[in-house]
Amino acid sequence: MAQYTRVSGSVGLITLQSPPVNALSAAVRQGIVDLMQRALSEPEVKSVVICGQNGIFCGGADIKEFGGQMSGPPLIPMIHAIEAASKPVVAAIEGIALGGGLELALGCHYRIAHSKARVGLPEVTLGLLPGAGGSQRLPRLIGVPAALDLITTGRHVTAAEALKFGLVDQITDHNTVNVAVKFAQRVADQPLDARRISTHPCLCPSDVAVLFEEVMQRVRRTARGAIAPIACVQAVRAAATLPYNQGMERERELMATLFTSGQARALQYFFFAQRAVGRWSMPSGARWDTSKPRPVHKAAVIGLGTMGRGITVALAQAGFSVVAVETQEKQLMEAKQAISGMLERGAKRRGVAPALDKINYGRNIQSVADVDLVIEAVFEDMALKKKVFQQLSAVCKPSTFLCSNTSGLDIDQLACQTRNPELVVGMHFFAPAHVMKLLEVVYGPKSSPLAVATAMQLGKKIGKVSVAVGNCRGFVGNRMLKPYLEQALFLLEEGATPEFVDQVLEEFGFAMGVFRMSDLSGLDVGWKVRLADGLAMPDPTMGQPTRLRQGRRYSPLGDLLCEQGRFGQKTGRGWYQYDKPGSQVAKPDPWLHSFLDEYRARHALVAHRIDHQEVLERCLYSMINEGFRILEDGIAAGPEDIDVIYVFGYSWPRHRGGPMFYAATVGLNKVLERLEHYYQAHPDVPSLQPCHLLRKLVASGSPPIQKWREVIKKVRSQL
Ligand SMILES: CCCCCCCCCCCCC[C@H](O)CC(=O)SCCNC(=O)CCNC(=O)[C@H](O)C(C)(C)COP(=O)(O)OP(=O)(O)OC[C@H]1O[C@@H](n2cnc3c(N)ncnc32)[C@H](O)[C@@H]1OP(=O)(O)O
Repeated sequence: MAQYTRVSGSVGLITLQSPPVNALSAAVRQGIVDLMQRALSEPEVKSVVICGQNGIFCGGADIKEFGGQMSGPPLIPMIHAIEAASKPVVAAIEGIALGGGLELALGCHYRIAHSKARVGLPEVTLGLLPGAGGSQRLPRLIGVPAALDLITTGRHVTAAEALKFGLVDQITDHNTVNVAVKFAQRVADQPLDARRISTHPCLCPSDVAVLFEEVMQRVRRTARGAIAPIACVQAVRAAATLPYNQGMERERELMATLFTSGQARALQYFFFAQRAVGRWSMPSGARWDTSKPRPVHKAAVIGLGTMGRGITVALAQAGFSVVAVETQEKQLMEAKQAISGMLERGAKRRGVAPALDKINYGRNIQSVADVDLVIEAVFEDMALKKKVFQQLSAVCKPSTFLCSNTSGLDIDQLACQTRNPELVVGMHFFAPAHVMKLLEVVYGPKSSPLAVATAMQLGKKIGKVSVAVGNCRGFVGNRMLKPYLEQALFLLEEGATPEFVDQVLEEFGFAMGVFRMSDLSGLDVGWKVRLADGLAMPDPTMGQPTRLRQGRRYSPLGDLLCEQGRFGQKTGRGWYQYDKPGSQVAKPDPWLHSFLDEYRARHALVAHRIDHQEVLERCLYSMINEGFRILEDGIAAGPEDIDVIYVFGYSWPRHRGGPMFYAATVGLNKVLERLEHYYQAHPDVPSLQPCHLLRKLVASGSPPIQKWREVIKKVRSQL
């Protein structure tokens, strides 16, 4: 909806009214069309101002409408009508003007922005392009290079940057609507021809063809299979090379392809999934809207290895006072230097002062006595962690939240070491912790809603996407990774190479295939866990059959590599070879290929031809199957939680929506049928056995992903 008021006698003020972000729903578009007609027909009105209510100009097209039948006046003719108006129209931009919101403003003759406003064309992040003339008007207004940057990245720019680009005409620190009204009065009699951006020529640098080629290459390299960034470049190229009307036609064609694509559906699902994870719930019934967090002013980090350092930086950068504790003198010195470096580099990038003074370093755990929340980040060893929790419980205020950065150990066992187990939760960061967006907040059976709410809020304050998950081995992310890694090893045993498996996964859209990723993270990390679990055998003569553990198929390939000191990038050898330890350029390793041949011969394994489909199906469907088990067990509240964890923590390609959304896209019956097929072929691999929830969903007619929670509820109530 939109409201009309006449101000200062001669200005028609149109206010968009559609909380929370004044998105351009059918009703809002109808309001704008009607009220523009009214303003143009009233003889007393000499100029028009368009603004949004509650200090927000407009968040763009209403994304919720994209899934259904579109009704109401279309956006493009509406914006053309504004541009063609005989009276000056001024956009008063407060808060945000994004996507269709900015396109609306570009149809206006003038743009006045508040100094705190942000503008941008983020359509590419939704699998679209600026399809209401934005791809044609923006390059005409600010030039091809700047427009390409904004449209292909979707980044938001500040009002100051927008002014520099010439994207807005004026910025103000005062009431933007008042300033715009005065401005509108001043320009009431000015000629409008030169203000209609669609009539401007698109000024191109002399080497524009080279620029397009370079940008297209960069976009193809980084898009990981996403089609929208490529279409965005094509649309801007149309602006640069075609007259406006033909450019608009090209924009429409490209938009039609994107609009109906699976990628746009996936990215729009993911947009809402990111927001849905904030509305967390626990099986006890505790929820985000009924659980109040407690403010945290001062936090502590225990253990300043790689993870502890990143967590300290994340907290300090967000303005928290941090006590950073490391008991080893040498480690502490190295950590201080590394943390200061990270803070300085981050501050330089963001143009702010480094938050060095936010951190107090210490070697003694006593120094955390007065903090509100502690994050333990010591080595991944249960005995060590238990000891730290006992100490913390003795030293800290009784109200202090005690959190562990464990990546998969039992939170409950840690809680049991403390006086107040209800204040214990997991805060599982991902490396590098000051960069990666994901935080798994893990509640154990004793964790209180207060502790979960506080950890979730802290995560938000330090810029993380936080997902609340239940306590089990590996939580959500690492639990699902296990069958994925396992299948990758089995594929090697059966004839594949690391290069082939990685190539298939990277073509699917992962930033890195499973073997390159293992080399990067270090093969020794998982090996130590397997040794502790009694799975990896330090001595092969100890009685267990090499390829079987507890009646299940087991691949010792990773253990064998570790026994040879091949830990990945850090040792210069792993699944690949590297020029030197620490190098990141993975090269196929003939030694590894011979090693695999010998291994197969030793175990009488006959290599067979493994194709693209088998790699994808076995790696991904076994992981997805575990995702369904996680939902069935109540470890994740819904598929969105899993998808957000996988996109932000495990580089799952966002344009495929996440593993659970991908399963829905493939078709649950197909996933089920293929799992049954592979389980029949490998009955000693339980992770391939389709789980109950998957069967139930298929039996319920494979409902859309938004309806899965209803089936999950039923399945859980029957357990
Ligand atoms: C047959 C083939 C035909 C093909 C031709 C079809 C042609 C169709 C013509 C279409 C023309 C296209 C026009 C245009 O180019 C397309 C667009 O404009 S796409 C939208 C672009 N805008 C965005 O991407 C902005 C998205 N929003 C945000 O980034 C953020 O929400 C924000 C605005 C920066 C605010 O952030 P926060 O303050 O943190 O708040 P939240 O993010 O939590 O949001 C609050 C609440 O609002 C909901 N919401 C936000 N934006 C939109 C939106 N644009 N539409 C609908 N809803 C929106 C958000 O979901 C939150 O609600 P909740 O999910 O929590 O209930």
